[in-house]
Amino acid sequence: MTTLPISFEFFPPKTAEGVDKLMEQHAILAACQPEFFSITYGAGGTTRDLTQKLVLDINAKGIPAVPHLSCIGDTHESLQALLTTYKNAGIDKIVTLRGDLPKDIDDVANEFHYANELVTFIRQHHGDTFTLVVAAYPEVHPEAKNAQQDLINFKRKVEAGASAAITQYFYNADAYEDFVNRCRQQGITIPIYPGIMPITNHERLARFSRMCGAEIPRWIEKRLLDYQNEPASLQAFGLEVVTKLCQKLITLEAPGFHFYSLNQATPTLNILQNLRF
Ligand SMILES: NC(=O)C1=CN([C@@H]2O[C@H](COP(=O)(O)OP(=O)(O)OC[C@H]3O[C@@H](n4cnc5c(N)ncnc54)[C@H](O)[C@@H]3O)[C@@H](O)[C@H]2O)C=CC1
Ligand SMILES: Nc1nc(=O)c2c([nH]1)NC[C@@H]1CN(c3ccc(C(=O)N[C@@H](CCC(=O)O)C(=O)O)cc3)CN21
Repeated sequence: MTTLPISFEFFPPKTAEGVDKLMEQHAILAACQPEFFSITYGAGGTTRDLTQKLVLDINAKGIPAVPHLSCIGDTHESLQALLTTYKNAGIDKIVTLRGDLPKDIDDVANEFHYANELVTFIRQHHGDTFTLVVAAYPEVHPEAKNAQQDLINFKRKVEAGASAAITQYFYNADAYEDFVNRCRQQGITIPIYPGIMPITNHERLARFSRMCGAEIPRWIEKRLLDYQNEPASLQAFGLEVVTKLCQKLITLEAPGFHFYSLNQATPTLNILQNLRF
């Protein structure tokens, strides 16, 4: 029986049917009693209204909802308005991000450049109202100059007032172990929750992983390719891989797990069942 804290991430669906389906998945996952549900936010505020609506609706159902806030392409003013709405709704935690760079960077406001500036901004204007969660990169952020600079940039966010971190997903527990060790050597003491991406669809995972710089180990990639026409076998293999990853992370004393659910309850539930949550 495992009792570590867990959380689940959703993204704002593009259609009304997607929203209905999301609320069904929410009801299923709520039975696991996570610490919170987080809702992503498109850079430049592309999902602003729907993110806000989902946060307030999900929060009203009982288990806390935690908004993501990406600062790239947003103005101080629009972020202030959102923060005030969240504060008034009793939201007490925010995932504080830079956001993925929009393709047409010239078209967007550039009042913020990096996530540490957003952490500083929220602490300046809202003191300790919010617990601030930031992103961490065990396999190094794709735009970082090098691993050491990326760690220094992570430390900037912690020194600006971040309370906890969630990692980019990874399939190699050694990367997490090494990253946490290097953080501790730098005097970074905040909890670092591994972000867990269930494996259910090879193309989608491969495309997203290229974009965000997450490595799919060659042997996993090769096995997934074998199951191109056998989704059930692919999912069984993916479940086994991710279950074992989580088991290793428990032995590494991970403080809990954040699941990138991709708005689907079953793949995450299967992992939790295997882990006897
Ligand atoms: N759950 C989610 O939605 C997650 C989203 N992401 C996405 O990953 C992307 C990056 O976001 P963050 O990690 O918040 O960005 P960040 O601002 O912490 O880092 C982005 C890049 O800039 C560098 N950097 C950071 N601060 C710097 C500074 N002061 N001076 C010079 N370079 C600096 C970093 O090394 C890194 O390469 C975003 O697209 C975010 O939305 C990442 C993980 C999880
Ligand atoms: N750089 C980065 N940006 C993010 O937004 C992000 C991360 N990393 N890492 C953690 C999670 C994972 N996220 C993800 C990962 C995959 C899809 C995805 O597969 N999207 C589908 C479209 C989904 C749909 O609209 O139905 C795709 O095909 O890209 C979405 C969000 C969001 N998060």
